[in-house]
Amino acid sequence: MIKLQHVRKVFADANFTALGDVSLDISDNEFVTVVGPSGCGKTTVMNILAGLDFPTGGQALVDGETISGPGPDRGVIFQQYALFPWLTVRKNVEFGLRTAGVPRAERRRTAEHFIDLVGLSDFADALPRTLSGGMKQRCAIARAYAVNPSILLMDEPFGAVDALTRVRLQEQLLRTWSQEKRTVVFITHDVDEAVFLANRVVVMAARPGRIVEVVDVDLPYPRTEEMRLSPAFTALRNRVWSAVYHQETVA
Ligand SMILES: Nc1ncnc2c1ncn2[C@@H]1O[C@H](COP(=O)(O)OP(=O)(O)OP(=O)(O)O)[C@@H](O)[C@H]1O
Repeated sequence: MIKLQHVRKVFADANFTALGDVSLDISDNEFVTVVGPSGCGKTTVMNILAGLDFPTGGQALVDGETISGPGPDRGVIFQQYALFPWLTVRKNVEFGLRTAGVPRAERRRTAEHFIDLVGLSDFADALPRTLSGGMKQRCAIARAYAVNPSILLMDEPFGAVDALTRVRLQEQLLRTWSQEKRTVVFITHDVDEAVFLANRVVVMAARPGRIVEVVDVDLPYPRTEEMRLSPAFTALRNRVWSAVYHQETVA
């Protein structure tokens, strides 16, 4: 379980309060998306969860322990693919297992499982430069999964791909998550994406960064394309959108 308790982040050099007072509990295997305007502190929250940055007030905990740095329990996937260009898909997915000292045969087996799960089996021996943006991001997801973290932290992972690929990646990610449940914290600018993926959508506002609304998405999984057109989905999207939009006009 992830627990943010009155988390505050002040960048002292800039005398800037990036996060005012953020409290949030995320249950195991929950899929939470975070939306909000640019500068509201989404990446700051992610960095704190990843252990790459630390709160200046309050506490960030995983399973009751204060986050003190990066750890194998948390896999991070960023917008930039961050694959090793000289390694094949298989070797990229195996990389974390190799550094963890997992024996070769087991490495192979695990990598194959996740490469298959993200639909890249036919490209296991391909180099990243020969893959499309969407395929690279699926490879990054397989690589994050392979080391078996209980939490996946995803910061705008589909921001750099075209709209159609993005929809496919969302479906692919949900398929993967349904088969291999993990706690997912997923940052996006895209309200549609936020609602389509999540159990809960967290809406943030800026100056200072804070949570203004948490919307429960009570639509069943698997989520389908038809669902995107349903009145229930539209109502949720409108609610999230107005929570994001109205703060902008007020500010
Ligand atoms: N190291 C830093 N020093 C000073 N200010 C910072 C630092 N890092 C971030 N900030 C500021 O904190 C605020 C929150 O930044 P953050 O990157 O978390 O926002 P965000 O919601 O992820 O934005 P975007 O959607 O544009 O990526 C911004 O106003 C940013 O300028």
